[in-house]
Amino acid sequence: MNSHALTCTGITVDFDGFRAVDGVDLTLDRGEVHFLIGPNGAGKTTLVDAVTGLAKYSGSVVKDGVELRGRKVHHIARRGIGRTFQTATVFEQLTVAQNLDIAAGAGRSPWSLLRRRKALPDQVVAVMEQIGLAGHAQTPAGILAHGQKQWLEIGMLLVGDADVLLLDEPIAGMGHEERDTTGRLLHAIAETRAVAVVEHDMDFMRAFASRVTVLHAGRVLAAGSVDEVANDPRVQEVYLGAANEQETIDAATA
Ligand SMILES: Nc1ncnc2c1ncn2[C@@H]1O[C@H](COP(=O)(O)OP(=O)(O)OP(=O)(O)O)[C@@H](O)[C@H]1O
Repeated sequence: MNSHALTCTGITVDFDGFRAVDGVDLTLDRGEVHFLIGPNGAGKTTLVDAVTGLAKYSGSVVKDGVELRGRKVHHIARRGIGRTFQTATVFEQLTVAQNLDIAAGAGRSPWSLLRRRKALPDQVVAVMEQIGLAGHAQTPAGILAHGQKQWLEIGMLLVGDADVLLLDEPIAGMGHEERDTTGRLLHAIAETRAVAVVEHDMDFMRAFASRVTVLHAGRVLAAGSVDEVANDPRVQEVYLGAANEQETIDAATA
C-alpha cells in the first residue's frame, strides 16, 4: 500500500526536442515541508507544471491511488493538488473574506454563490485565523502587503481542501519577519498535508526544510535532509560552479 501523498515516477517533459525534465522521481508525504531547489533552468517549475496539468509529460503522477497523467487542470485541482505562482493571483477588488469564500465554494452552484450569506463558513474563519488575516476580513485583497497576499493565496488552497500544496517561491519579496511567519505557517499546514516549495533562498531552505530534492539539468541530483544535500559534493559543485560563473561574469562586466 502506497502511503505517500503524491508519487511522481519518471516524469519527463520535452519542449520541441529540449528535455526540460528528465525522468524525475519524487514523492511527497504529509507531515513534511519538501523543498525543491536547483539552479536557474533546472526544471523545478516545469516539474510543478507537469504535476498540475499545465505541461505535457510522460511518466506517472499518482495521488490516492489515481493516475493523474492526461487529466485536465481543474480535475487535478479537484483531486486536492493546489498550487501558487510567483505572482499572487488573488481577486484584488474583493475582500479577504470574499476571496476565501469563493475559493471555498469552488464546488458550489452559481446560485448558492450568488445568494447573500449571513455568516462566513467556519472553515473560512478558521483559515483566516491560520494565515494571520483574521483582522483583515473586510480588507480588499488589492491593498494587502505583498506577504499577506501570498498568505491569502495559500489560504485559498486550504479552503479549497487541497492536501498537496505546491508553492512557487512563496517568500520572494518578503522581509525577514514575513519569511519566518511563512515558514512557521508552512509547517503548521504540513501537519496534515504535504507541502512542496520551489525555492532559491538557501537560508529559508535551511531553516524550514524537512526534506530537500535538488534538481539539475532536469534530473534529480540529490535528495535527503538539509545536511545530506548540503554536504553532497555534487550539489556543492553545481552551486559553487554557478557562483563562480556569476563571479566571472561580474568580473568581466565590471
Ligand atoms: N514553454 C517552454 N518552452 C520551451 N522551453 C521551456 C519552456 N518552459 C521552460 N523551458 C525551459 O526548460 C528549462 C527548465 O525551466 P524551468 O522554468 O522549469 O526551470 P526552473 O528550475 O524553474 O528555473 P528558475 O529557478 O529560473 O525558475 C529551462 O531551460 C527553460 O528555458
